Amino acid sequence: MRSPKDFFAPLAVGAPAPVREIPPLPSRMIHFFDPGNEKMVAKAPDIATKVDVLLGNLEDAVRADRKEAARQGLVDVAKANDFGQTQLWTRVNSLDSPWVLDDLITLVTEIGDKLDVIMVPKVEGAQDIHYVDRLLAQLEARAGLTEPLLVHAILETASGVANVEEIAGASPRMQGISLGPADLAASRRMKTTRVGGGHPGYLVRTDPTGDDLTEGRTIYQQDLWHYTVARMVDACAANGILPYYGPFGDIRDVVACEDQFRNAFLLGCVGAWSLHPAQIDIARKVFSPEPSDVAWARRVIAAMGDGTGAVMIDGKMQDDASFKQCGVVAELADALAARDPELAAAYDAATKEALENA
Ligand SMILES: CC(C)(COP(=O)(O)OP(=O)(O)OC[C@H]1O[C@@H](n2cnc3c(N)ncnc32)[C@H](O)[C@@H]1OP(=O)(O)O)[C@@H](O)C(=O)NCCC(=O)NCCSC(=O)C[C@H](O)C(=O)O
Ligand SMILES: [Mg+2]
Repeated sequence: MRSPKDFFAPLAVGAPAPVREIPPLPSRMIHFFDPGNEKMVAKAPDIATKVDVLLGNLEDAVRADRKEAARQGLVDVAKANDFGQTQLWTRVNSLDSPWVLDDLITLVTEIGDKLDVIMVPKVEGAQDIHYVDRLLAQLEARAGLTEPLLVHAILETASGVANVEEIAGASPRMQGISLGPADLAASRRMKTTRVGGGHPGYLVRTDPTGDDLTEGRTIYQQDLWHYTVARMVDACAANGILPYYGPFGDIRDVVACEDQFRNAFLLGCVGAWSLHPAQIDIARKVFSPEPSDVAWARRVIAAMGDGTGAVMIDGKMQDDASFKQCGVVAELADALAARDPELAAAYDAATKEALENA
């Protein structure tokens, strides 16, 4: 464990100073593409105009015999394009794999100035982040980078969940954490075979009303991921980093995907992964607050003045705590509006209407 006094010191001579705050950039959808797949690469510049984060995936879903092609493909994509405000991330191979060392060396050396965040899969504890932290510092120093790369961990092992708080606080580079439900299910020996989402067998049933145990008993499907997402959100919030839901593998089921994303949004997540172009708009819709909620938040903030005391608005009590909640929604809306003029107009129109009708 490093001394708290050294926490923000560079880990290699010549490496850039670590950031002190994680920039709250919009990251509603982290769009995965395989940089070794020609069709996906051809679509990347257009997709980059529609997403907050474009992620070149080198890990699972890339065949073992295509790992080098994917790595080189990402280098080529990054060098050939300027994605403007859209962040470019990568997911490297796992730390026990034969590819990760070359992934990190190649990417930092060749395109370290173009990459924003490196997603590290199957993180088990702080030791994994410490390894990547030092190696990145050495590589940044050698490449002459002036901005530090940030690190995003995937929570997808039982050990990772047990150690999520120490992972979240392991380095100033920690940008965020995503839930990886498929690997996590395997690691926990859960008896599911899906990539995220629910399961009809995971349910609660109302009590019987009479002697017949089968009649009139409503069942409610439960969320398999509630505990893990909630724990991840707390670990992230406590350490000033950002939580994300991960993948939803049933691409056709846009309805359940939206539900899963919304559960995560309401619990505190800022985004989710899009695996297919069809999921981009779902994430945009879900992770952008509704104009009516933004209007309400702005109305409460306006009515509460310095944010202390209590007022009544439309029959609902507002005080310091609801003022803070409204601040969360209003701040997110402002950040998204700065990137998305359509959303900015919708938020302003709803606010105007709400204030006029107040
Ligand atoms: C899931 C897919 C394999 C589906 O691909 P495909 O069968 O080609 O779908 P479509 O025919 O509907 O595709 C239509 C066109 O769109 C292009 N396409 C598809 N996906 C993408 C994409 N992500 N980005 C850009 N373009 C995309 C197709 O090429 C088609 O093009 P065209 O023929 O020219 O019209 C595929 O979507 C896919 O591979 N997605 C990414 C999968 C992935 O990254 N998986 C890893 C993340 S999830 C994970 O790792 C689990 C997690 O770690 C955990 O443990 O939980
Ligand atoms: Mg995984």
